[in-house]
Amino acid sequence: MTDFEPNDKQQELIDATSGIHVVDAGAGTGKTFTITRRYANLLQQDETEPDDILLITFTNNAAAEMKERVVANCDYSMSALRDAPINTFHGHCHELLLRDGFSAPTHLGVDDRITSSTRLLENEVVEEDRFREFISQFADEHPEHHDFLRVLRENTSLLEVIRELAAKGIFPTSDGWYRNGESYLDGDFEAFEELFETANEPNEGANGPTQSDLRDDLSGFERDRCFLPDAPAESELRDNYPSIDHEWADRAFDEERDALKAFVHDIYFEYIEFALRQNYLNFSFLQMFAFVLLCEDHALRESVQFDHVMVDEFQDTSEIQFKLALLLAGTDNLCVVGDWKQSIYGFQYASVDNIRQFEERLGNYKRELNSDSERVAFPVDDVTGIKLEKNYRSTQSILNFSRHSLGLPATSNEEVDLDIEDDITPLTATTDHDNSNIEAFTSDDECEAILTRVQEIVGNREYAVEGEDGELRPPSHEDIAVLTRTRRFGRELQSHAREYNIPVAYEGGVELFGTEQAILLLAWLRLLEDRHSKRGWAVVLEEAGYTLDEVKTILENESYPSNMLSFRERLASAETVGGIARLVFDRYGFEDAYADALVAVLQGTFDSTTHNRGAIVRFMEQSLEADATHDVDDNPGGDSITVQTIHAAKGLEHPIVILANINQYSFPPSGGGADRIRYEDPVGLRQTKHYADAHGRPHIYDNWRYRILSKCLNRDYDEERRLMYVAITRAESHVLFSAGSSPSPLFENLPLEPETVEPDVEAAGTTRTEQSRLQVSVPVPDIPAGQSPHSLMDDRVFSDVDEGRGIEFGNQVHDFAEQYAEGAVVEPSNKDERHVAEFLDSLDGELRAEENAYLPVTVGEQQVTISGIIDLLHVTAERVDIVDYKTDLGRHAESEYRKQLSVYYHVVRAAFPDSRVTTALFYTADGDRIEIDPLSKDEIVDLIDRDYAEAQPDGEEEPIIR
Ligand SMILES: Nc1ncnc2c1ncn2[C@@H]1O[C@H](COP(=O)(O)OP(=O)(O)OP(=O)(O)O)[C@@H](O)[C@H]1O
Repeated sequence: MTDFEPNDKQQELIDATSGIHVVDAGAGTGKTFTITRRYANLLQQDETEPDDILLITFTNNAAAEMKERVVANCDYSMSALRDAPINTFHGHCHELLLRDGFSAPTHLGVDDRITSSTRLLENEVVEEDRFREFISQFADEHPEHHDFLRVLRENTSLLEVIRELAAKGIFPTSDGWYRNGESYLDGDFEAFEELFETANEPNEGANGPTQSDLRDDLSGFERDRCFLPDAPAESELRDNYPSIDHEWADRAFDEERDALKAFVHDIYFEYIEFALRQNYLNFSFLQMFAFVLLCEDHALRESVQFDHVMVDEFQDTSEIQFKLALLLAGTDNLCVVGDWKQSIYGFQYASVDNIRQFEERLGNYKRELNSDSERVAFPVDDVTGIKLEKNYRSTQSILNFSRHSLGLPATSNEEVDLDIEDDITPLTATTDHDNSNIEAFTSDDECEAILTRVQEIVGNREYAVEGEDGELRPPSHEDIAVLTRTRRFGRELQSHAREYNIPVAYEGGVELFGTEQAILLLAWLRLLEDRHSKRGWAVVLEEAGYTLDEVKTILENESYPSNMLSFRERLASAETVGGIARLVFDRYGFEDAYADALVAVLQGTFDSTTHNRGAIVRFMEQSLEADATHDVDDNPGGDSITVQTIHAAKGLEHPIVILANINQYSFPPSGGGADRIRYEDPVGLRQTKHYADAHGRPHIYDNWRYRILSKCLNRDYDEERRLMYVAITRAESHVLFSAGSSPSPLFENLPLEPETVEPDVEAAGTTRTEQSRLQVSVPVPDIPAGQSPHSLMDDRVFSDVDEGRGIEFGNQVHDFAEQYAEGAVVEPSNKDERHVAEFLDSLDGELRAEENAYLPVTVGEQQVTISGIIDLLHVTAERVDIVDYKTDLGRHAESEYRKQLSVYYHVVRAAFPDSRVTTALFYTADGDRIEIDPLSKDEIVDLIDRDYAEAQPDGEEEPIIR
């Protein structure tokens, strides 16, 4: 239960229980709080039951959270609200179809029906696989469409076109297009003409008008292009000055597109049929069928409409979702809540104009839906706007600063847009303090610079944040969130932080199938499919520490290690894909968020049986290739900084935000983009290239019309600016912006003076670990009584290399290794021990564990002995391998270990003068074997010399040994 009272505007919204309301709820204005209070207030009214209120949220998690909050604010229990329609659009449509919509496809002229066993196919990679199968059948059956397929880079891009059309409410029927869908495909010439005129407006020069942006952009029109013969020459196109002739607006827009429309129609319609035949629906089809059902079945629509409809995050709705909300509303009790400045889901077909032009769209959609029958029965011209203006999160300095982000240029061609300020509802802070630091910094090594800044901030009063008691306190790691536009940078930062033992919680999308866990699982699945799979063996053998040459020999002779073959047998008996995955992860000691996420994805994608292992392998390969991302919450717990993408941070708040990687090609990100057949407002369905036989040869020609059209379309970087706005408004107290050596215009145009940071990160933590020390001693009787042996290694580097696993753990692994090497019957009890066992299994020479080593050297006039214990000697006819086990998770103590192994090296060289001697560290945590290049004896002596000198009190001659 919240213990604060709603402010006046919030109360106004809570009390506004009838009529149409559009709520401009700026960042941090308590939108979720207010909606749940409003919902609870509706329930207080005698005649209103939970079933009468449809509350639409953006994600399933948001729906669940909303329910909890409602329960906290009203007399209903969770069980009473369990089936209440608090849902996402997709979820609600799915329920509607399963309950009342089996025949919905018939309204499009599709013979197949939805059944109770029709599955929702959520995984895009799996769907793309199905789509490829569909296209290859389609291509066989439709030679007339081959020229369109030829221009595509990737056939699956047509799936994107289908999703986009479906999000706009454009659906095919057996004999054409549903309702007015075709008009959208044709585009809207008047709307285009406006864009054309804006782009073609002459610019102001010092000596009169200069050429329009459009005329300028069309210079080099023919350069590097191959147009069909009907294209104008550049001189013809640009023969006017300062603008190009208006006739080119018509000539570019006016294009014969019947064949293109027929192609897209057939693909779209037949794919719907294919999906139903294969008994699945995707998210787009759920909404499509729910929409046609609600449009066509009037009695049903009326029976499923609600007295109240509320939509949260309205800025992220698509056009079909706006229309669905209207069809589901039985009365004008419609309330939409959102913030256009936080609309960041354009790539999922969100249309920001749903909220920016709410009233206009509402009228248009009602007219459209009612064109042949009354479907929206309530009046829509009385719309009340409510603005939530009090912000409960950030300081006033941050709120004021956040406004800049919406006018920043995102590319070098754009300019700062000052007019945007007029569209922004000012927010008022409610914080008691305003000590905000708003800073920018750059560095050639951005990750290190960020970590340097993090270390400067933690514990620093200048970056004080508000504690729970409302008082300012120095920040700790968990107060800091690093937000990034792209996932890649966040993951890179995470791995840098690990090297320094800086705790990081990563939240967001991960290319799950590129992780070590997935690669090992895939290798074992390949081996299950094919006992001789080279790709499978190469991965698992390398992981077990075999050298490339050894792997080659094993593969040539098919002499696979017996322990691996028996593990393969165990896997073969597992009954589910989850079971296989768990066995593999246990073998390698993966007990982490990535392993859990993989099991969840595989189990969710494939039903529980393992009969279709081939399909699982293909799925994993395709997911890897497609860089498919899945949400992973990789949180070490405790006092960690958070690293998130901006999308993942939406709706959250952090005391200190570092907005990172504001670099060229990263923010805005480069690449991607639609394929050569695309739908774009307001020009409709277009192709950027044609396959044709002109100039006497078949070729993929550039479409000159599209080239002109595209120069008039707005390049939509507005969403990038909004992403920046979302990131800044997550911050409560301080915001820092960071870039590397090539900052993006979004960074360069910030009204801040960036500082250059020289990276200087310190490894965190100071716990000693179990790592063995090399003892240096002066032989008896020279040791002065009571003095302890001296270590050659610098203890400071061992600080937390094993991230707190401790001496006991290290000793346990070493004990196990000794016993296993000596042939005792011991079972590995953790992944480190499993790595050791596998490693020892892979060796074919004599194993000698825990060998003492003594190296006498002369330091100055003094005879000194350095002693230590060699964990393992592996002796073969021509080689002796020295192996030292390390339980470290980090790697930064390696230079100190080199000293230790160098000593062993010289001892072993003397003992085996005819053999080649190798020295290696074996990191038990991941089974990595790292060869070490030993120091010479003189270098070792130098080290002891230096240590002696450091240990001498001034003027004292006698060597003192610490
Ligand atoms: N009337 C109020 N008095 C005090 N605190 C409030 C009030 N209303 C909301 N809050 C607090 O304000 C913070 C922001 O609320 P909430 O997360 O609901 O905002 P939001 O509008 O959803 O934000 P955003 O859109 O930026 O994600 C929360 O910590 C919430 O508890």
